[in-house]
Amino acid sequence: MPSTSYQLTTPTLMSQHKEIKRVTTHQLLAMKQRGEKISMLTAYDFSMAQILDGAGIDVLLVGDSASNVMAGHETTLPITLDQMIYHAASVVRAVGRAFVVVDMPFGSYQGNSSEALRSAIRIMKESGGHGIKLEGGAEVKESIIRILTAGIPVMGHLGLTPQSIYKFGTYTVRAKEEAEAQKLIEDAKLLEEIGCFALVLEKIPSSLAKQVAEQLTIPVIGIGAGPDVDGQVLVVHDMLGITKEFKPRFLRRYAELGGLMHDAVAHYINDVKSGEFPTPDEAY
Ligand SMILES: Nc1nc(=O)c2c([nH]1)NC[C@@H]1CN(c3ccc(C(=O)N[C@@H](CCC(=O)O)C(=O)O)cc3)CN21
Ligand SMILES: CC(C)C(=O)C(=O)O
Ligand SMILES: [Mg+2]
Repeated sequence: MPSTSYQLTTPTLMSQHKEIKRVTTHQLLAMKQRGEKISMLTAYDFSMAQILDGAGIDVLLVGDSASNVMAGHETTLPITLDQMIYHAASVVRAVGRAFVVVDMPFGSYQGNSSEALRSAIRIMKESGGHGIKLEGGAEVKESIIRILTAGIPVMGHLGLTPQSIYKFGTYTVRAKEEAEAQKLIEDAKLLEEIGCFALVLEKIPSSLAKQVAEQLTIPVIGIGAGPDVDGQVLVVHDMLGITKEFKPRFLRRYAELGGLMHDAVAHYINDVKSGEFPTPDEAY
């Protein structure tokens, strides 16, 4: 493992004489080893990423959930590679400390491993992200190997994999049956073996997630996978209370920003209509 002196520092923060080290895959592994939980949230734009990075988030995921949250699509399937790169580049420009992972969108890696590598390289080159995430286990083994061979860190994603929603038909909890649980454990071991630096487990029983986290050396990040994993991830608009209808059991809302934003905007509208905004102090 490299010593900490190899770790990157960020020019903007250095110029303020505060050398803040960027989170690395090695640090994430070390966090698991010493039992320090990893915090991860999604981000899709500059302003939000600046706030999350400033608060000290360890990992930012430019999730393909941007398809739902940013674009209003029903599923994650429509978002394109170009659109993911646009979101990712915006996030990267805001970040000084967090490790930025970019979701590979549906259709950008499933075809064959050459296409997968090409897509991953575009993400790294055009967005400046630090790693990629893609959904699936044994099915995408060759693609992951090609991407890793190019020196690109890969995060796996098992359990509820939203890009294959039409194969399952529902967003219900995954791997409740023994056969599916066994396949998930095997896939998780495979992902570690081929060299993924971490793994997301989405909406599976806590007991299964615990088993996987115990059996793997790499960090396991849960969403709806219970407390016995190495870190947690949520969609930031969900935990801030901005998304309206998304209320699965695993979601904790840390604020009700949607309501606050509604009230602020209603107040503004009222002031504009009544002429109370702007005052002479707010004019030239
Ligand atoms: N806003 C948002 N948050 C997310 O966490 C998220 C997205 N979008 N888009 C992509 C995927 C889809 N994810 C999902 C989608 C649905 C449930 C879910 O539990 N849905 C229902 C239950 C459905 C069922 O049981 O059949 C729910 O209780 O809300 C969980 C994760 C997670 N991701
Ligand atoms: C829910 C997380 C893990 C994700 O993949 C996304 O936001 O796209
Ligand atoms: Mg995703």
